[in-house]
Amino acid sequence: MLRALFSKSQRFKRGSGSYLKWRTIFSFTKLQQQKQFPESNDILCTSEIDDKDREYQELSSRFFGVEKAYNCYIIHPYIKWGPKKQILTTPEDQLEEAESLIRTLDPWTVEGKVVVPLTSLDKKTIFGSGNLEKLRNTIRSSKATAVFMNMSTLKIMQIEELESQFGVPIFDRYKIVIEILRLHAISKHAKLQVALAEIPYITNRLTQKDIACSNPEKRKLMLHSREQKLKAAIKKLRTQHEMTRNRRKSLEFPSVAVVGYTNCGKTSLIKALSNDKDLQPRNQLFATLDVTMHAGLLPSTLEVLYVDTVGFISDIPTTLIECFIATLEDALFATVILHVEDISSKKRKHQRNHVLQTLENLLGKSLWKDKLNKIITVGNKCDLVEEIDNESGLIPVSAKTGQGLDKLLKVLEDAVLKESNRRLLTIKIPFGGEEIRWLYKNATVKTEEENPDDSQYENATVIISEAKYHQFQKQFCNHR
Ligand SMILES: Nc1nc2c(ncn2[C@@H]2O[C@H](COP(=O)(O)OP(=O)(O)OP(=O)(O)O)[C@@H](O)[C@H]2O)c(=O)[nH]1
Ligand SMILES: [Mg+2]
Repeated sequence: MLRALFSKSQRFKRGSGSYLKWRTIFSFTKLQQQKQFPESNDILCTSEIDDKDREYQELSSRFFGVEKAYNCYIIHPYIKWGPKKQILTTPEDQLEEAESLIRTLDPWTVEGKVVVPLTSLDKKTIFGSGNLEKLRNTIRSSKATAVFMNMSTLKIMQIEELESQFGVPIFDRYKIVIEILRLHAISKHAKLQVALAEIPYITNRLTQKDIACSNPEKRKLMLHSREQKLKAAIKKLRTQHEMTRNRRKSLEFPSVAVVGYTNCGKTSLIKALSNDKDLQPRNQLFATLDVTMHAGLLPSTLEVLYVDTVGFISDIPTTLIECFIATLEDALFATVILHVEDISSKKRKHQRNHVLQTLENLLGKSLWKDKLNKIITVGNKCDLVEEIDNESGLIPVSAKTGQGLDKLLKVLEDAVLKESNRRLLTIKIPFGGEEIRWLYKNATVKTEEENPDDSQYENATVIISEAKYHQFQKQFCNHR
């Protein structure tokens, strides 16, 4: 598609052919150079912090590390009635998501799975005596080496009680998501964020025995000081991100942030729109943890930067989300936001609600209201559904087959032009004059064609910002 766009951009009749080609390639290189945020070397990396915190290393190895693969029995306890009952998803669908989380930790395996209806999740044993006995018998007679309770977080006393009942380690979503993030974190930034997310997990899981055995004040101090160091390093990175954002703004590159629930196809869609061969979509939850930039061309040859982001997931503690706020900041400052939904998923409404609610919480009500009209909703994976709902405002596409991408690009272009105060104009100018040189320097020249009524003139179709157009009018006053 990109090749098609390039050749379209070169379809002009005479004049500065090689100039346009050169300019497009030059700008594109500038865009590609911005692909990833630069990370300065003076920022503390996690391994430096770890070396200094040997005590932390010992502590953390007790809670994390996937060297040992577990064969998990998954239990999804759910509230069967009352205000806490989930209405946009079913327990079976949530169980399926829990299974995907475990499968993402390959070679971990799933021994068995069950949904258990309850009236409350606050009991020390979670389950009533009947359910508890049934589960105990099932798990103890199975080959399970761990139990994954599909709940956001468990209290330490609940973990201790269930471990004594089932005879295997007990994990919650917080623990499983951190393990996945540890595996997928590649950049310094992502590693720092995951390291920060580990601290509240560990703090809340220290047992009475732990506290009695060692000097609790010293441990508290060690965790606190590590937290401070990590926060300082992340803050430094955020400042760098801000500088990159401002530089991008000053270069006038519009950006399109691609957000959505994990595994909905954000990376695949960016790959299809930008034709960036380096991108690697994967059938895993939290495959993308770093914000990356990918240059693409809209149908009018306007250059944009697609921003890939970390996916959302429901039922994880806010401390875990907070660590990834920095990676989302760029998304929220983008010219346009593409919200990708997996329309083949039965949990689509639940996922949509979760994404929108989280964004609203991050931004606050008034800023969110402002952003709402910048959001374009895309229904990805339409190749997997037989009948597509005619839902207003939703553009069905398939990143896999390319279906719907042309329409999406058109909608995207209109939105980018509007939000970035640009215009698509055809201007009558003297052939070969100062005007065309000025336009090449200050705008995107899409085509040049001979004026049919006057061979002394040409019609240049350009994309130009409002401010530059005013400048042009002031300087030349010879336009149409
Ligand atoms: N059938 C089909 N599969 C798709 C489509 N788009 C993406 N996929 C598949 O969905 C899976 C997830 O794709 P990604 O692009 O990695 O999804 P993501 O939203 O970036 O995921 P995270 O980074 O983990 O949040 C991969 O196996 C893709 O091949 C599509 O349009 N149709
Ligand atoms: Mg991704």
